[in-house]
Amino acid sequence: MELPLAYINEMKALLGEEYEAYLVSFEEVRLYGLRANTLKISPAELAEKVEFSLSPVPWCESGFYYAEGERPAKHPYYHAGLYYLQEPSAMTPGAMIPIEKGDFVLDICAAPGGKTTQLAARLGGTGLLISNDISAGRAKALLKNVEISGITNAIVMSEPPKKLAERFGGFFDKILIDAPCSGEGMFRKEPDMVKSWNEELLTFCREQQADILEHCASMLKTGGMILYSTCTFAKMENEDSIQTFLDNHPEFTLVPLEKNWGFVPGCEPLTECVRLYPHKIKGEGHFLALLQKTGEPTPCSTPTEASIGEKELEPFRQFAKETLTGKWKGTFQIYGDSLCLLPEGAPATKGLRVLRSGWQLGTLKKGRFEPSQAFAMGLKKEEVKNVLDMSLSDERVIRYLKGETLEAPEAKDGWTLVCVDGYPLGWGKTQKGRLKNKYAVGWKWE
Ligand SMILES: C[S@@+](CC[C@H](N)C(=O)[O-])C[C@H]1O[C@@H](n2cnc3c(N)ncnc32)[C@H](O)[C@@H]1O
Repeated sequence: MELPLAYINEMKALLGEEYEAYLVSFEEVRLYGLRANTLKISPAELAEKVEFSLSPVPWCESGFYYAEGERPAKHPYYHAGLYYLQEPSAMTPGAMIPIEKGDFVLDICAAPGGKTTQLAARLGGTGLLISNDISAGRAKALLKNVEISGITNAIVMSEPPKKLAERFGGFFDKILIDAPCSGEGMFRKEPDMVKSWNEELLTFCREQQADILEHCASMLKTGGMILYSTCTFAKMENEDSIQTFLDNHPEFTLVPLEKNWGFVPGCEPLTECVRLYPHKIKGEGHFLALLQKTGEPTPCSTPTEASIGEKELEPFRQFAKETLTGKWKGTFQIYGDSLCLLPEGAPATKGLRVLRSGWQLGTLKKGRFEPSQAFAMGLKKEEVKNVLDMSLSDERVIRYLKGETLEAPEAKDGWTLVCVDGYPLGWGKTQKGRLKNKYAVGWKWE
């Protein structure tokens, strides 16, 4: 691979004698990773259940390496949201940001959702996650990953940081900034990225990073933390971005990050940060900094969303009576024809570009409720009365994922939750032993 001269000089200055070892790492095999979705399955259970061999990623409890040649995305468990494919170094920001149950978390550069799905798993259904990306197109991919993972406490939106800061002053306990960057750490994995590298790109990214950091500062509660990460080596986008931010914000301090597993300290004097290099670890390049806000409490005046009344909920109540077990309560809201169940403390979002608020249960049309794919993915098998639970070896599993009608003599008439080994895949509607397929059109197995 031909590297630009300015880049070579930058890396030599950073690495000194280690530069040769870094170059040699380009010859090594590419590494592949996946992360168990602990909202649905434990890492140990997943490793036992899948037929491909997994070995643990040392810095992420739910992370595994899998071998080249395996195709984990072509597996019913992938469609059941049991794991997310993620490069092993990219698991560090989501693993190292201190998340407490009940936290209000912002993932401001979230698409396509690698870290968002990890943050949601760590919240374990508690608190609130706002997953945002400035690109409306990329936010659509983010929404699919949120839904397939069965995340019920996220709001997916697409807004610039300035707009968010106007609405969410002092609102968040934790913010993840997985910043847009020049991507130098991905050159080994994606050699094409070398072609778009130039020094102007670094300057452009640095400006974006400064803007995002600045707006995030005001959205954080006092005592709250920002995890800033990039997948680049450029000091300008890493320690220099953080130093400028600290110079402008004396209320922030750096919190030291763990330096195990071959991770190295950030460039002097910001040694609290960590750098990941491909010649030091089994993964690609990354940079992480953890910042904490100190000082006077930050006022928050973000209004919360109100619930709709029981009258409007009647069609859903009828569906729940016929189809679901348990009691369904909380803050319900209707957006367009979508009925959503919101996480506690969800903010009012009128005027913001929101793709999804909380758990989309289904649509309300002409007084009828129709359950959604996202509803199925967030349910547990026990929460539904009528279930068609197929084993992985049942040939009907793939046929269901392809959108076919199934023979289902074991299912009762009515709405049916279709599962593989007890994990929901989607809905069907059974009549006299035949299951009409309601799997989401855009999600079909190809
Ligand atoms: C490194 S990628 C994020 C990857 C993502 N966190 C994941 O783990 O899947 C950076 C993202 O930032 C988004 N972005 C770029 N500028 C932004 C801005 N000013 N505000 C919010 N998002 C931005 C890009 O569209 C891109 O999706």
